[in-house]
Amino acid sequence: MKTSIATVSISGTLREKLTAIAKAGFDGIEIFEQDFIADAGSPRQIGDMIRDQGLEITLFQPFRDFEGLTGDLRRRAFDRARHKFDTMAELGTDRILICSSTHPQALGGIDRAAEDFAELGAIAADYGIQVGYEALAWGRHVNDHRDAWEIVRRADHPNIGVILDSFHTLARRIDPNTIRRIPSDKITFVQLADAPQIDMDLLYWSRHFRNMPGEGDLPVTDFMRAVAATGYDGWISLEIFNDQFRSGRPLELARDGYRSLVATMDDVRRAEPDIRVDLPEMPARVTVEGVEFIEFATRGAEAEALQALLRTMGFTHIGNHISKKVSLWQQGEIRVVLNKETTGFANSVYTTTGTSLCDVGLRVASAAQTTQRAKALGATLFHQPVAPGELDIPAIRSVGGSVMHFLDAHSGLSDVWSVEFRPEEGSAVQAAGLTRIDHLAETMSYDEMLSWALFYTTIFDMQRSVMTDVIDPDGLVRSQAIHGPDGAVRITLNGAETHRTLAGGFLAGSFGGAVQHVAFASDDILATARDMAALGFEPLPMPTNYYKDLKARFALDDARLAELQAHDILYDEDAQGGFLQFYSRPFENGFFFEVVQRVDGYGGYGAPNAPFRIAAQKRMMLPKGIPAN
Ligand SMILES: O=C(O)c1ccc(O)c(O)c1
Ligand SMILES: [Mg+2]
Repeated sequence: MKTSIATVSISGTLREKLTAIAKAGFDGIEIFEQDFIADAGSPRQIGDMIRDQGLEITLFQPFRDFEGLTGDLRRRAFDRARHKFDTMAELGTDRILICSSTHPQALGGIDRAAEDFAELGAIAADYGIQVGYEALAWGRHVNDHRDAWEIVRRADHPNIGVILDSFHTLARRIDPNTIRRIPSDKITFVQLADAPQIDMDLLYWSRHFRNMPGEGDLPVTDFMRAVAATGYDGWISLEIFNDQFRSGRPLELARDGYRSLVATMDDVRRAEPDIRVDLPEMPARVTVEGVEFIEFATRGAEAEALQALLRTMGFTHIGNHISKKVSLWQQGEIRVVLNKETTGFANSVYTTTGTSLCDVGLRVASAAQTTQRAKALGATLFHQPVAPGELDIPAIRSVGGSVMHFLDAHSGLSDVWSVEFRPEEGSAVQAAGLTRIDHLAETMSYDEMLSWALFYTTIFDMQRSVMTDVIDPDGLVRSQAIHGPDGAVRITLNGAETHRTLAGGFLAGSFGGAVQHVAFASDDILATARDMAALGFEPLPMPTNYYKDLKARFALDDARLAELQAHDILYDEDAQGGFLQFYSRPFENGFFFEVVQRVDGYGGYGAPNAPFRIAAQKRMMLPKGIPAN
């Protein structure tokens, strides 16, 4: 697989882009004309700089408004082309993209355009240049790859081919399978981009909202399957115009791009087993069977407070690590590990961010295959020295820098609890009916949400569901839920745009994003709430106004409402069923726990309740920092 990315796709100066692109593993770059004109170096110096990074210039683009002109305009278009060909010779590239004309005086006519390209082909041949013609979705006369291909077919020149760009085809809902009839030697170049499904002017959508394959809603894999079916084995290049990416971090963006390309081509190979894809073998997306543990880095008074809270939620301290200051708390299937070590990863998390969730253990069929796939997709493996008597549990760095461990039964890793822990005697607490982890809620900067979602959906068998807006009194937080099959694992990604939101405040103290809350499931939330109250748990208080509104919104009788209100339980319904949830009071840094009960397959997370929950949390947090007025 020959991987390329257009310089427009990421932020920075041309030099910064090149370094990031090379480091992320790409083989080549498309040079966008503006990037090159803005640079102080001569075309030859720029070409050398690119090659010094080990990159090839795969394409020079865009050349606009070429075809369909007459008279002087036509002559000038050919002069411009010769001028670009000269520049390309200096840069050291032999492939150019001509996008379909948007010129007000372009006449249209398949044969006229074909004649223009036949004539240009003869000039390009003298320079040894391949010209690719791309149908812009908003081209004046040509806006469909089938018409671009027909023009190329009639031009019938070896130096003229067609360029396929997934955005232009898929945004117009053109069946990508029509690509299968194009001969591969007539495909000059292939560009990939995804985009979220939004109803919008095509040009505006394309120039501002494209994203990496797999980050949006377009069937990019179907497009690429059709391209691969032609036998095309040339460059596959990302061309992503995106406002956020223009200001993002170049290396992270380039790495996301590489991850998205590899995952897409792996999907193509699995969907089209008869097509050879030149990509090392890797295991398929990994099904997460559940959350095996969550681990907090904590210490001192904060650890005491966390332990006290866990006790009031019905957790029992059941074990201690054989050699480390690490304790194990359990209820139902939920394991909470408290790490008070003063060396190692948990220590470094604690010293930078205070008590926080530093590690998540996921239960998978094969831990080794999980890290193998993650590595093939550019994830960083995580290692810590293993002391005698300890298991070497495979782990990777998650996007925000936290650690994710993988445990399986078949290689004995899930025996870690009996191997590495000694039972803690006589500390049993009455359990409160918490059974498992319903979801983990991670907070990150809004600009990084796509990156986090791509990480999860490419390594694991997980899908994005709808994006919801969470209204914080001080700003909007975007929430993207992702889940595995049967909801065995659910994660919500909450993208904060300002530090004044509850999520933003947490983010400011967490350096790069982390789990802000953990939701535990109960099969009977009222019984759980009563048991926890008896243990001394103090829920997040909800105002009476909330319950008055609930009465108006749902068919809940007074007795039921009174029960909910007595325990500060919030309520929601979707087309499937109902949802009940209550919250702990937030820690000083904004971390909290939630307890939920899903009834009859409710699929959401109680988003309509979020504004009231957040306002209540902010009321609790006020005395700590900001004065009330
Ligand atoms: O938005 C544009 O003008 C533009 C230019 C070149 C391309 O390859 C493309 O897909 C879009
Ligand atoms: Mg394009």
